[in-house]
Amino acid sequence: MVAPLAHVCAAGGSTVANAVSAALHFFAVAQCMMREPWPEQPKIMNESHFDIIVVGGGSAGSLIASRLAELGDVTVLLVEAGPDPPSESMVPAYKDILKSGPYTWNFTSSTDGNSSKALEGGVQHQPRSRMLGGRGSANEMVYTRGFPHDFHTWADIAGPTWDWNAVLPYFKKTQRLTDTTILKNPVLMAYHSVEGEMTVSGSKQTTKDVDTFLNAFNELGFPIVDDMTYPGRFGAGRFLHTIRDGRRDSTATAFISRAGFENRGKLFVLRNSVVTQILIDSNKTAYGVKVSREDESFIYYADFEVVLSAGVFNTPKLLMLSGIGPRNHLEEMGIDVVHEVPVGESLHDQAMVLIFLTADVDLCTLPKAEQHIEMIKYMYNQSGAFSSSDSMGLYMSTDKNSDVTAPDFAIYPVCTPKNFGFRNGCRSIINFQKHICDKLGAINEEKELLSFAVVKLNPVSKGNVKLASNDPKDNPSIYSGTFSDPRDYEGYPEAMRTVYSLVNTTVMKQIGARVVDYDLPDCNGLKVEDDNYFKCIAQNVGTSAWRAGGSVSMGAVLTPRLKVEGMQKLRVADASAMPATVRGNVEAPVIMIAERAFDYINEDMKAASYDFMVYARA
Ligand SMILES: Cc1cc2nc3c(=O)[nH]c(=O)nc-3n(C[C@H](O)[C@H](O)[C@H](O)COP(=O)(O)OP(=O)(O)OC[C@H]3O[C@@H](n4cnc5c(N)ncnc54)[C@H](O)[C@@H]3O)c2cc1C
Repeated sequence: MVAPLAHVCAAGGSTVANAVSAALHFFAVAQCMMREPWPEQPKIMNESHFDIIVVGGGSAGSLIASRLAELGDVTVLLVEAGPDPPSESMVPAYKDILKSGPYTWNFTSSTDGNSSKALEGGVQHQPRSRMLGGRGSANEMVYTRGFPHDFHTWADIAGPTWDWNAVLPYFKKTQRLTDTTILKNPVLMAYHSVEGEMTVSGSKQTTKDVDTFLNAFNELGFPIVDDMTYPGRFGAGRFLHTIRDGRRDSTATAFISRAGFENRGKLFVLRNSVVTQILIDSNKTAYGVKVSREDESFIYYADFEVVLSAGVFNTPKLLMLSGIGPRNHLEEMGIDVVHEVPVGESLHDQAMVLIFLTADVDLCTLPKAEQHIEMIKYMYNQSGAFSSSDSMGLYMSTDKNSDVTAPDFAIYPVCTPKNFGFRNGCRSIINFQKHICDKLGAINEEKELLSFAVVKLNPVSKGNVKLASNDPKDNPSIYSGTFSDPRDYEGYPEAMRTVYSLVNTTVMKQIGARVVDYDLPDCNGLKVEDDNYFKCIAQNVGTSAWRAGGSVSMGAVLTPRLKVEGMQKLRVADASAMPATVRGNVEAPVIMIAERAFDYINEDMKAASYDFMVYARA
């Protein structure tokens, strides 16, 4: 795999003579190897017609547009606001670096002053990607689906087509599993597939930190499981990841670059182009989009329908900018009301509460000193520590009923090597107040930091997404709703106590692990480890676990076939459509929604005996 790409890229540097420039050449070639064969930026004339326009080339949009193009007859325009992903997004070990900066929308969300008080201004950071592949080009690649229980709830809200047995084939459709342990186990394999386009791989090697965490959880009585997606048993284990041959896999790599454009003659992938409005006629029928590119404005027509896949915050924003949303709010923003529906009103997210431990003995797999050599290994043949992710977690239940079939909490440990510059990420990603980052940063200069994110998987709090103004350039105003329903504190004391108990396990005692005290004024008077103490910590440091969904949800705004209720030729397929949270990460459920959306569009085209436009590529 390496040789042909290296060959293609080497052309510019073959006269290199001395050792230094040979080394530079090596890195240039390696850098080139990481490049994906993204399609050319198409030149599309103003007022061009397409059968279908998909807005947003993220986890959902890239898949939908590509599947439609596979049909052969459909002319599809995929409009993405951002550029192609940078090479570094392909490197699994760099999963954390694109949480801020030019490839993100830099969304922030507010709270009601009740929670997240240890964050600067109470503001939560909500990094969402602005590039082909969307957040799938920069997320942590953890592959989970949620539990059957979650989809029973979806079915209660959106109908039986969203129940577990009905959605499982759609999860499997995209998946190409390569994990050897699961492949050998027929019980686990009943839930997996090896035939899809996106690679889902297991952890390649055991690592000191993950082994230690697994042993510690096991000592506390939690079982170790081989497959964290298996709905029949939960406990502690390594996650599956969307990694293929040492590189990130995403719907953009699997469906746009790797699919090859010889089979995608009628798919046009337009980047660096922002949709600013959906065009709607007097019969409430969508017929195209307005696009802004390099300060010019374009209109493109969709003869069959417009599909919105702009993500959980931008999809509701675009609907509202186009006059679809809550009447009072639209009027307040000076926008003519086209259709009144509760867009933006049922946002759900999960809260994470971080607990930090430090230790006397180093545990992290990749100490800073070894990183350079690992980087060279990676650039040479995409092997070594940079080529995989060893993230793991614990699913647990705080419900003591013996018939519990799904977890209600997760704990995600991460090891930060000594002197890793924790202070910067603490400010730019988590947005903790300066004094907290100074304290944690000072510890990290001397020692490793072991962080444990404690996440309630089935919260009931709701937030909302509104417009900040009627200017498409402004980010939406996001209220996360963290702990707005006090029932969401339930279970936190027990789950947090589990992390505190880790320091008493044999393996953690051996490294001298201890909890770092946040020293929060609100909690200092409370008895450490009492329920109220833990709730106080959760209230102060709780922030988004980056699992938002439901801002344009089925049941509230969308039909079970993902169409905007009361509108024609307008569909939504992305995280916004999720009617309730799932117990785990959300990209696989979003991709499942996208697979379903494709089927619905295809069925609707057939039912309408739709005459495809005849498009001749110039
Ligand atoms: C920090 C972080 C880590 C995560 N880690 C994981 C993980 O490990 N595993 C997991 O399963 N999930 C993870 N997630 C969640 C998951 O990646 C997202 O939920 C999922 O990618 C959302 O897919 P989407 O299609 O709804 O939106 P996105 O992938 O965000 O795609 C939306 C796309 O639309 C584009 N767009 C927006 N507005 C416009 C417009 N007006 N015009 C044109 N284009 C537009 C955007 O640029 C973007 O490319 C993580 C999320 C975050 C924030």
